[in-house]
Amino acid sequence: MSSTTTITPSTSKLELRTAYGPVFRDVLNTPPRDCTADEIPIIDLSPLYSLKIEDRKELAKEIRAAAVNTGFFYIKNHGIKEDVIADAKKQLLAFFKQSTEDKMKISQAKSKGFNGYKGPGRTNISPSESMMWQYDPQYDPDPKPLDAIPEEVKPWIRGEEFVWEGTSHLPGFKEEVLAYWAACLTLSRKLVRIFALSLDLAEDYFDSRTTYPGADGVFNYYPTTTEEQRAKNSVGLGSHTDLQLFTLLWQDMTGGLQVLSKDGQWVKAVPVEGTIVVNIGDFMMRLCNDMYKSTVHRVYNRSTVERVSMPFFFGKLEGQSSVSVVNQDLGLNFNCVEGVVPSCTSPENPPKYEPISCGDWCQLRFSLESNEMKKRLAREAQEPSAAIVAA
Ligand SMILES: O=C(O)CCC(=O)C(=O)O
Ligand SMILES: [Fe+2]
Repeated sequence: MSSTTTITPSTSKLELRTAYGPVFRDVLNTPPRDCTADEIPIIDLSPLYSLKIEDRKELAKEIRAAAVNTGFFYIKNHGIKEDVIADAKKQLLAFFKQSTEDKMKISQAKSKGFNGYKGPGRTNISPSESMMWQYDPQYDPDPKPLDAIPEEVKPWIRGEEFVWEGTSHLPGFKEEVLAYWAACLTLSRKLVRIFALSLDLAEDYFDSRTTYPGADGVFNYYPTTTEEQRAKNSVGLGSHTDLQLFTLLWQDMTGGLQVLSKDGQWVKAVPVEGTIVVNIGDFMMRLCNDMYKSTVHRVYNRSTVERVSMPFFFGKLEGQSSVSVVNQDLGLNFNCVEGVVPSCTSPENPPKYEPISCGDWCQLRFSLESNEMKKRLAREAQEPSAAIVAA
């Protein structure tokens, strides 16, 4: 006679904040492992620049497979020049190596939105430091007459000059940071066309919707960790999903980025020289009725050296959420910008989401974060945006 014992691996429950309140995920308590090439594939982006539509459609297929699977992939041959990246990284370090007083010249407290510098522990999820600058049409690499910006778009434009004024003492800062940002924006506008193809939409589907896009540049700085922090198992950036269409994430070679796999295990998105990580954001997931995955990720900086990363969040913020248009081709009523896209719905798979603008969407989540922050501060809690609530 034989008996079998099934050992069920232990799990913890992770609470994640979303625009609609907390959601819970089971996470295996096994140690993080390296990702496999299937989970986070390296996609060669050269066909992005091909004049042949067949090449671009082939690329779209690869991207679709990755977006449906883990929602994370690396891109190589992406077209952003290495010296543009190196200059941006040099400026990132020049900024964070300043005194606190100098960094506070562009404190986020001065911003009407989320521009500027945020010191360690200033949000729910991040003991790292960061600096952010948002879309401003005057720096758009696809130039547009500034006096022709539609009135309804103006309130969504969030770039603020104090970020550049308060860093003007750093030689080349504004030029080199914006050169990197502009390269990310140009790449994103090309990539979003491939995303359109990948969703069986016309290649130009998103074009008119990304004239004045959400295009947030961020510098993250993770200082070296101390023995004590490592002993306390404290993280660099707590578990979260990104909000917008997709993120281009340049990370240095230190490592620490981890992604929650489909089977609920943390896997390491190991740095690959010459690549940028792309991950799907919540708004993209929503647009395609959950077909593409906005995946939970975090940064564990267990290293004795500092780590830096430069994410670029690409979405769209044109404030047209109340304008409903008729799609002539499909005879469907849908919101031109923010409804679930028509190719991702069918009678068996009706839209799960109401139309909303990406700006409103982000606002929902940010206000929730900020309310939570107040509550948390009141409780003097130290938890990140996602917390283990039961083991
Ligand atoms: O630093 C990283 O690698 C990830 C940063 C990130 O996930 C974020 O800023 O949303
Ligand atoms: Fe992120």
